[in-house]
Amino acid sequence: MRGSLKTLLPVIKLFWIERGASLALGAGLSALAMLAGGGLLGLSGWFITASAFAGLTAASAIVFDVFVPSAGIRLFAIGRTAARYGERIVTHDATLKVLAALRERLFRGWAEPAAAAMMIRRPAKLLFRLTNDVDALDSLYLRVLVPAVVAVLAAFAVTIALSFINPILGGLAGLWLVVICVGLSFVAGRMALKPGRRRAHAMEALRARSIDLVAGQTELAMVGQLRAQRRAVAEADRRLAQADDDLNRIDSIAAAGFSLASTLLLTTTLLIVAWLTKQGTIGAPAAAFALLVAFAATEPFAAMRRGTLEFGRTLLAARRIAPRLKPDAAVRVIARPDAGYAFQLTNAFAGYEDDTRSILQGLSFSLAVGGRLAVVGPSGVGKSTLLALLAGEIATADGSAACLPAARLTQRSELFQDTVRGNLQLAAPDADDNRLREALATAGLVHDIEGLPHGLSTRLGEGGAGLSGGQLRRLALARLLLRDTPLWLLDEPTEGLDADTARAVLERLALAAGGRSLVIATHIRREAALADRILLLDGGSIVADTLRGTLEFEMLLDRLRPD
Ligand SMILES: Nc1ncnc2c1ncn2[C@@H]1O[C@H](COP(=O)(O)OP(=O)(O)OP(=O)(O)O)[C@@H](O)[C@H]1O
Repeated sequence: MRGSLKTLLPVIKLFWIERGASLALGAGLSALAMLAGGGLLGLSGWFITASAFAGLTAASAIVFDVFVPSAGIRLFAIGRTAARYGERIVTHDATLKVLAALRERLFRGWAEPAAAAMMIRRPAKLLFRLTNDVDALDSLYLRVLVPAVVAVLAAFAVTIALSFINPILGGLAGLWLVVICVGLSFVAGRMALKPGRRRAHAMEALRARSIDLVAGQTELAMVGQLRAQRRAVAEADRRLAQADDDLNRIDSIAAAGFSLASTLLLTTTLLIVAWLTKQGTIGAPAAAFALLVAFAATEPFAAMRRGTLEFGRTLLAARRIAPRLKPDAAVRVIARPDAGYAFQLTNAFAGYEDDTRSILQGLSFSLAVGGRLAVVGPSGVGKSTLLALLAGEIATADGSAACLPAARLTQRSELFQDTVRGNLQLAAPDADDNRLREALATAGLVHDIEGLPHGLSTRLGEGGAGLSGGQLRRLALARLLLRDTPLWLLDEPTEGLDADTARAVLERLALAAGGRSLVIATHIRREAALADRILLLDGGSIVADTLRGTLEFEMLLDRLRPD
């Protein structure tokens, strides 16, 4: 229980900071609607019974005051409708605004290089979580917090109302509501924790596997795994159905429990008020009032049912989202280097989540502003990892790294289902078509794009479908060229291009770079030849650092893949 509270606290805190007043007002209006509903039922019962008795004799009919109770009934009826209407507007508006703020905060966090790198590795899973978890949190306020506040207030109000009739009856009813109804909610909530979590995981697996099945159909068919993938989808579906069954069973048990608790409360109240009436302690109208108040008393507790059933899912969502709400969780912004340097590494160790020290092992190196560096070495040695470190996507596990703001062209740049223009403007939202054409020309793509029927307005499919692999690579390069950062990090920028195109692109790239610093990770001679310094990595360390004009520089170039 304490663990659950600890998990929920950061989320509740954010809710409070964002829309505390509206959320409190919503809960207040909800409580008012409940009180007015109970009052309406009780007073109507009293009034109908009292007027029936008053009508028995002419004398009592004349003196019976119909105006005050009927005004009260009207007040409760209008009050209940108004409070219910206001509550719906206020609570839903506040919830949607809180969730929008939460979404914005999370998306901003995920857009930072370090987080984005993590997102790119597991996009489907993380995106499901981001959207579904945020949605799941709306039940925290609407279905857990508000009903809980209203239910506790209802218990309090019933105790007071019935105490006017008989203090023991009031006390018993209040105690019954708190112990039995709160207890039932608690037990149902606990029982639903595991199936709720299982349902969320199964739903995630079902979606991810279905997407893999659709997106990877050809590959799965080629390797004969189509049937296995279908089985995996069916298995996730079975787990989802099983979790749904479990939740439905708990829901039915909870519904039966609430119904029983309500009937027992009503029966006990009936017996007590019947006895009190027989004793002459209370009249029939008061008995009717008490019965109807008891009848209305369990309704707010039953409203908690849905929230308690979804509590497992809500808790899981909060657990996954809460760490990203901490101010320090978001962003590792890489430090800035000393003046005159594009980057500085001092005994830098870095790697990925599972082993943060394993890839780069104690690199010490600095590049002066305007320097052009090629990083070479066997496949898998950590060239791209070095670029990721400089781009601030991963952090040093030991030592230090400082770098100027950088734009990075990765080996697999993402292109979007948008126009060519839209894809380019991601890097420079205000760039006009002339500037976009300039970047395309530098990347050697302007003729290809102008040859398309809609030019810059041509829409690309998913992942840039509609252009060849080499064209996509150059489009990604053109997008990088639009980034006005002092350092460009290029990972095999002309891989996949024919030698002539590649050479022309590199020439224009060198010109477009101007005074910028460049770091190029490569296996290809023509790309490394752009640099005035070559760094050879092996075993996670620098094994050679050579300057243009030296024999070692030429020897390193000669070891690379010819054009
Ligand atoms: N996102 C990642 N998560 C975990 N490990 C990774 C990740 N990216 C790379 N690695 C691992 O880090 C090591 C270095 O990879 P990196 O991509 O930096 O090598 P590289 O020198 O650029 O290789 P290549 O020349 O083939 O592009 C590899 O063993 C790889 O498996």
